Amino acid sequence: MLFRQLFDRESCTYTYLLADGGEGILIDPVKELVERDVEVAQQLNVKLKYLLNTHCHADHVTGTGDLKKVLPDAKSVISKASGAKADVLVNDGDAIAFGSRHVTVHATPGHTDGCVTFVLDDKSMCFTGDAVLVRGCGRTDFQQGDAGKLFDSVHEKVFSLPDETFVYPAHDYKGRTRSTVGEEKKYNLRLTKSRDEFIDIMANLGLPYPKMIDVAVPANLVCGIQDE
Ligand SMILES: N[C@@H](CCC(=O)N[C@@H](CSS)C(=O)NCC(=O)O)C(=O)O
Ligand SMILES: [Fe+2]
Repeated sequence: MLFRQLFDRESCTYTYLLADGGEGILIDPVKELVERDVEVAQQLNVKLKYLLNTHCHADHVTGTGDLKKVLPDAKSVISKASGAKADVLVNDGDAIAFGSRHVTVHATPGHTDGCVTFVLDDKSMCFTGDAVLVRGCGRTDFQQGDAGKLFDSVHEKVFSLPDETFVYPAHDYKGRTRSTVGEEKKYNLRLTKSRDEFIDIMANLGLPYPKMIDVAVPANLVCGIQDE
C-alpha cells in the first residue's frame, strides 16, 4: 500500500494519501493545498476515489469541494452525524474501499458530534482527526463539544485498538507526526486521567478560538464550496 503524510504549515493540518492498485483516498485535504494534493496523486499514478473528512473542521476549509472540481469522479465523504453535505455520508461501521484495501468508520464524537476515526483494514493505522492528537486531544468548547463524550469515544473506539496501531492525527502544533495507541494510553496528557479529571481539564484549557472558525465551519458544512 502507498502512504504519504502531507502537512499544511498555516493550520498545522495533516492530509493523508492512501492508495492501492492505483486507487486512492485522501483524508482531510486543505483548500489552499488542492494543487499540491492533485500533483502528488498524479505523480504517484493514483486515481483519487474518495476525499474523506474526519469532521467539520473549525480552523481551515476542507479541500474536498475544490478537489471534486478537478477530479469529477472523486466523491466527498463525511459522517452523517456532522450535518454537512457530501456525496457519501457515512455511519459507524461503514467501510470505504480503495484497490484491495479499505478503512472502517469508527464514530468518535466529543470534539464535534460528527467526528470519526478511520481505521485501516489490518488495524496498522488509524486516522483520529481531532479526537486524539499526539499527547493531547481536540478541544470541546465549541461545535457540540462534550468532554465526557470524547473521553468515552476514545476509550471505547481508539484505545481498544492494538497498542501497535499507529495514530495519525489531523493536527500537530509541535512538529510530531504520529504516535501509537500504546503510547497514547501511557503518555497522553489528558486522556490518561480519570473521566472526571479529564472533564475538568477540558473545561479549563483557555484556548483562543481558531482564527478561521467563522469562515471555516459554514464552508465545511457545504463541503468547502463557498460563493466565489
Ligand atoms: N490556533 C489555531 C487553532 C488551534 C486549535 O484550537 N486547534 C484545535 C483543533 S482545530 S478545531 C484543537 O482542538 N486544539 C486542541 C489543543 O489542545 O490545542 C487557529 O487559530 O487556527
Ligand atoms: Fe476540529
